[in-house]
Amino acid sequence: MKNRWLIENGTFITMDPQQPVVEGWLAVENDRIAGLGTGQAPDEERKLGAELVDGRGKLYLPGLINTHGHAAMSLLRGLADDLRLQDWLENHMWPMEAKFTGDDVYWGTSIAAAEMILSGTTTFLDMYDHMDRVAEVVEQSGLRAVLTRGVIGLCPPDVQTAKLNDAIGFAKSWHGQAGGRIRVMMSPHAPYTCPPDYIERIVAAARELGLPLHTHMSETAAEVAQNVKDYGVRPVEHLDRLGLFSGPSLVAHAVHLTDEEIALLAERGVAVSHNPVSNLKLASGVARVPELLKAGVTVSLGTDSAASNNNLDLFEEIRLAALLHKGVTGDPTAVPAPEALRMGTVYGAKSLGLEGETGVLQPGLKADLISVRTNKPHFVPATDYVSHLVYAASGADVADVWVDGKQLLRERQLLTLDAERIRFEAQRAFDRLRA
Ligand SMILES: N[C@@H](CCSC[C@H]1O[C@@H](n2cnc3c(=O)[nH]cnc32)[C@H](O)[C@@H]1O)C(=O)O
Ligand SMILES: [Zn+2]
Repeated sequence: MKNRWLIENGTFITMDPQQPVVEGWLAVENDRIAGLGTGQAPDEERKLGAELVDGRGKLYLPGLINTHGHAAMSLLRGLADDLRLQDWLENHMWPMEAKFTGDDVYWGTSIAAAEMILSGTTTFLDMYDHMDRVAEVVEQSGLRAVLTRGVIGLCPPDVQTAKLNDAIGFAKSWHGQAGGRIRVMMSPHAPYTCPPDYIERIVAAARELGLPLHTHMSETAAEVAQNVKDYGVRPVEHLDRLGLFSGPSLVAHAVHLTDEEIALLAERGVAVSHNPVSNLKLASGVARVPELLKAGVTVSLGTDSAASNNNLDLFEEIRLAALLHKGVTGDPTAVPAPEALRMGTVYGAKSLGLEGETGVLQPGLKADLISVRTNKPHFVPATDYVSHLVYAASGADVADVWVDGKQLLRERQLLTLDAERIRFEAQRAFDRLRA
């Protein structure tokens, strides 16, 4: 039987420049948007026997896209706050993560998945290990994901090889799985945790598998200085020389960039995942987002993990992306609201190689959408809903979520995940790790 449903009397923020706001209807057939139009749905649509959804009092928009994170680290939320990146990583995160079992990753990722669905994210990128357990959560939750086994190369050669083989094996087993909802990338964790020859091997493997590359880059000033000391060049030139940018790639953070580096990223078509909350919390700095956008770089948004955020609400990243760059540049026109919303949707899709699949409400694209309830004081007056979504809304306003035409959240009830069980198991996993 075909999966058919039809939203009537809705307000659709499409992110499609041809028709940005549609007051009307949206039809879904199986996993895709089959039609979208103003006013009443045509009789042919209604005759198809679709399940009807009353869209009154709700705004519909493409599901949000989180382009950088480490879901399982939700288990470490609030464990080590108010520290600098290197101290936080080396003395707090890595010792705890060394104890993570596959089950810990499963429950940590499950709690993250529940949080993401409840705050309107439909696609997320996850860089971690025990990735088969992350993929399991993606299968069960119904989310769309780009998964990547991040590798840290500060280890003996045989361990490096084992990690790379794990990443290759994961890619071979999971790329295109979960009904096509899982895509895979290859990830050297960062230029400061992977020796150059190891990065080259990871790049070669990515090329052979035809997969994009992802990495952390130029997150802190200290990282850039260390890179210059160790390799004689800044991280962008370093990674460029190692071939990382000679195919599709997405870098997280990119906080400390020169004009020349911005030009090079634009020229190579490197996408950037901007993580404003994480960068503020770890005092890493503020990325030069207005300049990146002006240069034509695709800039999307990521939460990073709940251990440096400390939530996974992408509405916060959208709002902060719109506010932060005004504050630091003294220019109130920097990153206007519609651009911030594009960063959280359509540019997210582009960053992940999912352009033309998701990130926009348009017939033919995947039915990945969310609704936001507007019968609340902070959505009055009913004027510019893009402004309200960016400057006034939060993830708690999300009512419904669909991915691939399948409903994951209905009136804030999770349909695919057992929230109570997950909370219990995630807490138990944390208690055991801390013991
Ligand atoms: N455990 C794997 C690497 C996992 S990749 C994910 C890693 O990214 C780390 N991480 C999380 N947030 C950040 C960040 O903001 N910058 C750099 N690394 C981070 C996280 O602690 C985790 O170790 C190995 O040994 O090869
Ligand atoms: Zn990260």
